[in-house]
This record gives sequence, structure tokens and C-alpha cells, in this order.
Amino acid sequence: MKADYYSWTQTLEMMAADENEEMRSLELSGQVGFNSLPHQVVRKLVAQGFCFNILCVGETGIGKSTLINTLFNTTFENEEADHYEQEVKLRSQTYELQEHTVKLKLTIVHTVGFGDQINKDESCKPILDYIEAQFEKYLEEELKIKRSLSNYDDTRVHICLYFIAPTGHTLKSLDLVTMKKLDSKVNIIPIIAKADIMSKTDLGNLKKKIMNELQSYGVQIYQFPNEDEEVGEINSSLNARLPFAVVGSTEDVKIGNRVVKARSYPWGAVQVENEEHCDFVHLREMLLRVNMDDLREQTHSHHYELYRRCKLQEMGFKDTDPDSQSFSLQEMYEAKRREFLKELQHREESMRQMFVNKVKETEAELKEKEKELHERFEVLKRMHQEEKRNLEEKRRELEEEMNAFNRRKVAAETLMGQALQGCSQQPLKKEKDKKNFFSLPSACSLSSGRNLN
Ligand SMILES: Nc1nc2c(ncn2[C@@H]2O[C@H](COP(=O)(O)OP(=O)(O)OP(=O)(O)O)[C@@H](O)[C@H]2O)c(=O)[nH]1
Repeated sequence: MKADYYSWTQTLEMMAADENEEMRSLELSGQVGFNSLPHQVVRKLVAQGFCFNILCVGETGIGKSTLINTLFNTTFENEEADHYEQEVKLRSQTYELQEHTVKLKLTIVHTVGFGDQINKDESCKPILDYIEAQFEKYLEEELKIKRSLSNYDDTRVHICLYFIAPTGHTLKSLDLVTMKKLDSKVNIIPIIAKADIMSKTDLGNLKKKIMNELQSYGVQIYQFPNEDEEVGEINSSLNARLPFAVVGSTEDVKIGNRVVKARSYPWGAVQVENEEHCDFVHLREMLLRVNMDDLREQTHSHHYELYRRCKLQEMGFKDTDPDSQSFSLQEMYEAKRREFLKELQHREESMRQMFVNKVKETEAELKEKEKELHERFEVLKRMHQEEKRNLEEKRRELEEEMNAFNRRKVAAETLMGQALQGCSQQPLKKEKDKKNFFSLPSACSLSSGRNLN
């Protein structure tokens, strides 16, 4: 739907420009009807409806929900966040609104837990990731063969309302770092929240300091277009009021005969829509009444275009070859295919080489292990042979001892046999000899043992 609108705008611009020398301008002799084309476009767009997506970045409790409620004069659901989130999260909600015949699909994205962590290095990352994810979604749709951009739910962020705390004399480093990282991805409008808690002089000074700091750190904030005749003047005055110091309130307060949105205090009321009290009306003017379309257009033609270009370049797409000749899509496809096949071949080759090297390494390791095992086997074998030899030696010694013992045993038996024979021949001396015999063996055996040896 939006893409259609952009292409229509381009077509109309092309129709208006007759710079091309080959084109001839002709006078019409009467009304033919194509001057109704803008009305046809408007009718179609009104029937389709519009998308607008707002990202609110700011600390917990800084007044994001109240301001959005005040801006759209309604109450959007929003859960209050606590200060104990471990990391920054993004909460988005889409609403369908209608003002007269114009339908608006409004997505509001809030940061939750922003600035509540001790380490704030990663605070910006979820915001960047969210913005890029929406671009990526749109790019994917654009690159599809069967695209449906005409009824695509565009979730790309059209504006980032950056809420600056009214305390302190200047911007916090987290604010500067975050805005610097976001400025090439989204239209940033810095706003000083809860401006009613500061005096007018302090607010004026804070505004100047913030603008000076943004300038010196090279942070690009959204500039209201002032080339346009119709809105140039009002936009120039809006540019001079940046950052907007705003007050939000959904409370109706009776002031005189009128009921207005205000914040009441014992000393009086701060009226949200009073230019003397805050810049709320200027913010609403610029955001909803004058520049809503430009914000959408800038998002598409500047921020998304930049993302798309980088992404396609990253993917290897080019518009021209090294000789600055433009590529045909077919040639580009062929070139990409060749490049891909070459890369594939190269990878295959390096994987094969890696495999061969791995096999060689494993083979060498196995050989080394085999050698070690062999050496250990030899050592064990030698030890075993040594042991065997020792045992053999001991066995031989034992055998010799056994032989000697047997010889002694035979000698002793022989001796005993002789002794017994002698006893039977002299019976009268039996008792005496018996005594002698029994006293003999111990001495005899000891002496005979030694003698036999
Ligand atoms: N003084 C003053 N108070 C405000 C203003 N806007 C909101 N508040 C108050 O600030 C408190 C927090 O406001 P919210 O709008 O809930 O803030 P928030 O940033 O959406 O909060 P979280 O979503 O919880 O991070 C409420 O008590 C509001 O009434 C303002 O402009 N001035």
C-alpha cells in the first residue's frame, strides 16, 4: 500500500518534470480528465488506510505513556514498568484509529527498563535490533517473487521520540550514545519530558545545551523540511524550538469556562495545550498535522534505503561492474552463480585437504603408539625371560638339595639296617646296646650328615 503510494509520488514527479530533451510538450485543446489522477490516488489511499509507527525511548516513569495518550487524546493500554529489569526490552502494541474517514494503524513501541541497569553498555542494542528487524522484514517482502507490498503491514519505525529527563544540566552519556547509534536508522525527535518541573529560564538553557551537545557529537536529529512553500515557514519555526519541552496529562481541569488538559498544582495549573506553558502543541503540530507524511517518506527513502543498500552490498549485489557499466539481472545472476560455485569448489578442496591432513596425523599418531607398545612388549619380554632364568636356577638348586636329601636318607636307612642286624646277634646285651643305639643316632646322624655331604 505504502510502496504504491511512493511509486505514485515518483510517477507524478516524473510527469511534472519535462527536463528530458527528447520529450515534447503539447497543449491540450480541451479537458481530458487525467487531472483527476491525484484525487484517484488520494481516494485509493484513504480506502486502504495508513500505518504510522512511533518508538518511545526513555527512562522508566519519564512520562512516555502519558504523552502518547495526550497526543492521541485517548487511553492506550500500558503496563507500568518497574526499575528492576535485567535488560532493556521493547514492548509494542498496534491499535486501529479512525479520524473522520481516515483510518490509521498505529503501532506504539515502548522501551522497558531503559537506563535502569548498572552496566548500560548494551542498553541500545535491543532498540537497534528492533529497528533493523522491521527493515529486514520489509526487505524480505520486497525480494519475494510473489510480493504483497500493497497490503503489507509496515512496521518500520517512522519516528523515535527520545525522552530526555528534565533533571541535570545537560544530556546523560547514555542519551548521547543511544541517539548517535540510532540517528542513521530512524528519525529522532528529542523531547524534554515533564517540562513543568523546570523554570522557563532553566528550560531555555537546557534546550541550548542539548542542541550544542548534539551538534558537537554529530548526532543527526530529524529536521523538519523547510523547502516546501506550504509548510516551510512553520517547519522553520519548529526547527528552532527543538528539543520540544513537553508536559503530558490526561486530567481534565476547569480553567475559567473551559475544560482543558492540565496538571494541577497548589499554585496553579500547567496547561498542556498552552504554548506559554510548554511545546506540546508544537510537537503535535509537527508530528501529526504537518510532517507525518514526511516522516514516513524519510523512513522509506532515507533510512530504509540506506539499510537496503548496505544489506544488498553485503550480499554481493552491485549496480555496476568495475568499468562502471550497469549489470543486467541475468548477468548478475550468472556472475553470482559462478562466484558461488567457485567458492563451493574452493571449500570442497580445502575440506578434502583438511581430511587428508587429519588422516595423516592420525596415522602418524597410531604408528607412534604402536612403536611405544612394541618397546613395552620387548621390555616385558626381557623381564619375563630373566624371571624364567631365575626360576630355572632355583629349581635346579632345589633338585640338587632333594637329591642330597635322598642320598642322606638312603645312607641313614642303611645305617639303621646294619644297626638292627647287630642287635639281633647279641640279645644279652640288648638293653645296653639299645640304649647305645638310641643315644647313637643323634650324634651319628649329625656326624653322618656332615660326612655324607
Ligand atoms: N510532572 C509531570 N509528571 C508527569 C508528566 N507526564 C507523566 N507524569 C507522571 O509520571 C508518572 C509516570 O508516567 P508514565 O506516563 O506512566 O511514564 P512511562 O515512561 O510511560 O512509564 P513506564 O512505562 O513505566 O516506563 C505518572 O505518575 C505520570 O502522572 C509530566 O509531564 N509532568
